[in-house]
Amino acid sequence: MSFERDLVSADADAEGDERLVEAALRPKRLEEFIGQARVREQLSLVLQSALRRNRPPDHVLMSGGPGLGKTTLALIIATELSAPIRITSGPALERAGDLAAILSTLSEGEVLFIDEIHRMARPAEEMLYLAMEDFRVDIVVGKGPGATAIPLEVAPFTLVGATTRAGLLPAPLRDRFGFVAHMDFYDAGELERVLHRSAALLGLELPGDAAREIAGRSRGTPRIANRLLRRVRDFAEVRSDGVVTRDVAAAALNLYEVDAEGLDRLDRAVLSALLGKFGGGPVGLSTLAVAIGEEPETVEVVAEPFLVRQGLLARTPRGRVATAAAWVHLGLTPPPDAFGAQVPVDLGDDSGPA
Ligand SMILES: Nc1ncnc2c1ncn2[C@@H]1O[C@H](COP(=O)(O)OP(=O)(O)OP(=O)(O)O)[C@@H](O)[C@H]1O
Repeated sequence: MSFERDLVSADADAEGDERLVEAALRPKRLEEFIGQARVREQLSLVLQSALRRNRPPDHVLMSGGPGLGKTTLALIIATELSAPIRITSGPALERAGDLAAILSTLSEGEVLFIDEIHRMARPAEEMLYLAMEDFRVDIVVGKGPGATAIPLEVAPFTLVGATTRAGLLPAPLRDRFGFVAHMDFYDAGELERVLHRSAALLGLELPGDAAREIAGRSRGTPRIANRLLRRVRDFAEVRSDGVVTRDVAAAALNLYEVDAEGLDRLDRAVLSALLGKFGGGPVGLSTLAVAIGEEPETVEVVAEPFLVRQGLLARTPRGRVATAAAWVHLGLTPPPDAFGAQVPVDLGDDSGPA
């Protein structure tokens, strides 16, 4: 703990290196990991039983939105197993050879973490099937009719895959994971605990009501909670002698355009375009993304899950639709036929009790 604090204050904080701070704030053991109670319990069983059998555990797939703790959990798995970890990502595995180079140098029991596993190229993916199942790969040498496959043994390892888009994973790959963890958004109480833990590591005093204010605007996501905490700390240092109060937290977050429900600039851009340019929808994802100058994947993965969860946007077969609550959120009057509006039922004049 004190090592972590030293690390945070002496190196990362002084340099203002956000990524270093983020890494230093990661919980290191499963028992420190806040929330996701079911995933934690299930994973703990998988790991304990593997340790008892002295065998690498089944391959683990984690799905869930950005910043919910997938990388953190992958690192924790390796720590709990006292195993080394190799980290790569789907986009880095363009050719089968990229993956073969990693697989052939794994040591027994090593954890291989592939982030964004849904973005791996097909040849690498096919090589991974065999490696996951039989701990071997076939290296193809030569081309055309003269090509030969040389089998290569791979040391038994545990693959930990992370994806924000589980639906894009081909079934043969998904089926080869022995344990699939679905990471959910965190509730306000869990985010408050994340914030208190991070504040302690940053040496920052954080009153309960200030933590509540920040948690309420963190979109159910620990990474965002930690980021907002750092912005509140900056604001407090410059404008209020380093003292964080609920009012200071609210003023800081207003300044950074994070509203009381946690919507940020991207969320509001999506809603404003939906209402202002498309009359509330329905509109297709790519059209909506073009209208705000973003990639469709950013809108779909970063903004939409939160907006849907807040009841501000609906995904319908005909496209994205703003709900009545979205109109209200942006200070507008929803049209009577807005999605989710309470349409009064016209019972006519003779509508007495039957
Ligand atoms: N359960 C948790 N308890 C405490 N802190 C957490 C927890 N989950 C995540 N965090 C914090 O949130 C930050 C982001 O987590 P992490 O990088 O693991 O998310 P991720 O799901 O891998 O995101 P991405 O998909 O964008 O890579 C970490 O720095 C960590 O400090």
